[in-house]
Amino acid sequence: MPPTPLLHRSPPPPPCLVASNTWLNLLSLECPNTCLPYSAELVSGIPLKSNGFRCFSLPPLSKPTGFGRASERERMGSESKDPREEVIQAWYMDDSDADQRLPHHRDPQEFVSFEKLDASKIVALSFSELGVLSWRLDADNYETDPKLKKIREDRGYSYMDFCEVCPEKLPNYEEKIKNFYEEHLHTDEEIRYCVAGSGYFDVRDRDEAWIRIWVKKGAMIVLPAGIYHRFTLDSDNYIKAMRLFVGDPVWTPFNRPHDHLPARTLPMSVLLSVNVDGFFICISAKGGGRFRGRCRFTSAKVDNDKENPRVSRENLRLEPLDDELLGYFAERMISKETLQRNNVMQVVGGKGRNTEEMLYGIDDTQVEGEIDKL
Ligand SMILES: CSCCC(=O)/C(O)=C/O
Ligand SMILES: [Fe+2]
Ligand code: NI
Repeated sequence: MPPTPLLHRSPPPPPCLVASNTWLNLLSLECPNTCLPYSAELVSGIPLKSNGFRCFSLPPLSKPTGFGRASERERMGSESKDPREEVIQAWYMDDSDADQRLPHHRDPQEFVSFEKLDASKIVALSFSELGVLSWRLDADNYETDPKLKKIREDRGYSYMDFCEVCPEKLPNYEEKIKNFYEEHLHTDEEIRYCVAGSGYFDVRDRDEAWIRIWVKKGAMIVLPAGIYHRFTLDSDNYIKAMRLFVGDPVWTPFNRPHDHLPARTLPMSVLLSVNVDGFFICISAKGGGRFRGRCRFTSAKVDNDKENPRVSRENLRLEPLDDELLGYFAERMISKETLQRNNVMQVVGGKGRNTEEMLYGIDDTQVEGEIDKL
């Protein structure tokens, strides 16, 4: 299908700026490294209003290494094995009704890379959308592990306890096992560190398929707030998991459907999307909508319709900027304090099939060109 013009006021759009509405709301922006003072409105179903485009020439970011499974590593040209591979594996599930504790591989097996799971780097070659973070830690020394300490400090995980899933240790074992396997979400991250045993965390992907994440001793995972998931023991029937939380823990599960919860809705956000090719465009968007396509180093104001939220945690994942991104902005004289004040966040997931990693801030920045403001 030919692209639909994004800008429909004069001056006319550059050939690089296009939007199409092939599937729901698709925004696709591509642009050379020029400065373009435009007003724009997207006419393809996203109520997107845009004022004052500015494009800047920026150098490309360095590419990350060490993603997930061998095929990804080969594609990335990296030789090193990801240490997580020994304790975390993820695959698409079959749809058989057999015992939930069985692996439920498809035939042929379809593994899921760490890249797809976490999307924690801004220059991943392909966009990943689940926002599931993972680490491999030293489970024999969790009390003194500096890596765990740093993760807890960086992410504010002040609370910690243990959940041992076996009939002897877990009160109301049968009922809990059943409840864990009901598809549900939480309004906060679910952070679990497997210090003994093993188990399966199943998460829904953007197309509603179940991805089974097998965690073994040493695996720590973070399921983002609002993601539909469930948990089951595997056939070894035992796990001891450290549970972490920011502040006082809330473990409430909201069984599906619970799509109206704020955890699945971003009421308003500023979007900054990073382009590996090195440019950014600033947009102010009103009305919400799913962002799809290649919005590279783009910023947008999204004023979501609260009755009918279309920007949700399901397709946008937020986390604080990592060191690589902080460095990126520092090189451009934008300090960490400025970024924090403007709630600039790193997106670790989303629905856009071709979307590069994005950054978001929330409830701020009404000016033309958020980077200008920063
Ligand atoms: C291994 S921790 C028990 C499972 C759990 O806490 C949970 O919330 C599953 O979704
Ligand atoms: Fe849960
Ligand atoms: Ni839970």
